[in-house]
Amino acid sequence: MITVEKALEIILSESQDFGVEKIPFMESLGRVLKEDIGADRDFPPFDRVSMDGIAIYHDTYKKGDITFPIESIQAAGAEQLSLKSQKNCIEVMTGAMVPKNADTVIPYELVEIKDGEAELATDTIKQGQNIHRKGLDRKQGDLLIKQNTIISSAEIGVLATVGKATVKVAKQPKVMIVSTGDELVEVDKIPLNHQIRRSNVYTLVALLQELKIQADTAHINDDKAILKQQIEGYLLDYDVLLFSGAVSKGKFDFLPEILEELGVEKQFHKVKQRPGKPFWFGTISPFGIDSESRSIGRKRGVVNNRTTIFAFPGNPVSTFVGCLKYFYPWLRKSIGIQYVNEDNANLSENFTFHPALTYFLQIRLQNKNGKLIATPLKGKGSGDLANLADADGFLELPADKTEFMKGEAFPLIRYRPH
Ligand SMILES: Nc1nc2c(c(=O)[nH]1)N[C@H]1C(S)=C(S)[C@@H](COP(=O)(O)OP(=O)(O)OC[C@H]3O[C@@H](n4cnc5c(N)ncnc54)[C@H](O)[C@@H]3O)O[C@H]1N2
Ligand code: MOO
Ligand SMILES: [Mg+2]
Repeated sequence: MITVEKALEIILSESQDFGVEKIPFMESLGRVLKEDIGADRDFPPFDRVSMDGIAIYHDTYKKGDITFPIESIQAAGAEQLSLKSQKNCIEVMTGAMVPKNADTVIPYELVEIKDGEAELATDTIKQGQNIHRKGLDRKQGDLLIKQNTIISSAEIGVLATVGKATVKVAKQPKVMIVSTGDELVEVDKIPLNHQIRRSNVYTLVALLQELKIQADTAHINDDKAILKQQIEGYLLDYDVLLFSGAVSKGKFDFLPEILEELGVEKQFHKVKQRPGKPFWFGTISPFGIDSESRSIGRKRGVVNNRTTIFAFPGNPVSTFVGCLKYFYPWLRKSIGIQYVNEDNANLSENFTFHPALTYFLQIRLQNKNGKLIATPLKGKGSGDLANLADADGFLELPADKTEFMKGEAFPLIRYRPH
């Protein structure tokens, strides 16, 4: 059995580059940008009026004039007008170009307009006021968004303004999520006494949606021949297989032997952790299956000539934390996300855990004076998925300690938005 640290190290060493694709920018939210985005023109692109009012030539005011005949109106979206006489003014709207020969804007609130003339109702006017100068924010060619940024709503606006209707992003792997087990029925069915509804598949689908991956799903009963046949097909068709269940010691826990029979290279089975001890991880190289089959797989849309298999233990909490702790970092490294916010949180009370295993303790989070405080919400073991809805995340308590003291900080895996 290996440690959590070693398991993660092995998984990260198996990360893969899935390449780049071009997509409509409005589909890029949450994806990883794979090009630098530069300013296509100055920001703003012209001297921009920033208050509704009148535009004047400042020297005229300096010489003592306070009444300016109105020549015309400069609207936003209209071509630039020109002040014909230095003694006049032009009414100007926010977002319009500053008219030629004008250099100062006075808001309507500080002028009185009567009989086609604007009279100033202020004596503190600075040359250039209320003009947002061309190129003040950014110059043409400036770097606006760096490659490998995760695209947020803020970046969407910037992409729009520079005219990036399509944008290069990291391609996502093609993922199949498989649940196993005769006891599982569909969500819309009434389970018999000995049955439960399947939930892990949907948890995993949702966790992957948060990473902007639309995974396919399948359910297979505990029948070794069928399992083997189905999985063989999936190995050809997918970059990643995520399993939940059938990896422990039971009479129907067929997955580890099937995967090995199919030529998948086991990287490890069992990790010193709770929950999720029987976690199985493996990869299949291009030569695991004959190359003709692999090229068929590629034609069907597989990105890489290789499949990575995460087989999480079936108990719902094991599957959930396994995906967050192992699949998430693997995916992030694969698609080039450089910055991950690794929070710590402080225990609100003493906690004891005896086995020499890393313990993923469910906790509820509170922010007290800028410090994250984690209150244990242990639950009734890895089958207790209802507890996940009460908790906010997990504290990762190291395997080499038994007593965890109030106030001590430990790494946090959170699953609710900050
Ligand atoms: N003799 C031993 N027994 C068990 C061990 C062990 O080391 N020795 N490990 C225990 C631990 S820890 C875990 S975790 C589970 C792992 O079980 P499997 O991966 O083999 O999963 P299953 O047997 O298929 O199911 C376990 C449990 O989870 C429920 N389950 C499975 N899939 C789903 C799903 N999609 N949605 C909801 N619930 C699911 C299933 O009904 C079982 O109750 O093994 C322990 N046993
Ligand atoms: O390792 Mo298991 O997930 O505790 O029941
Ligand atoms: Mg089992």
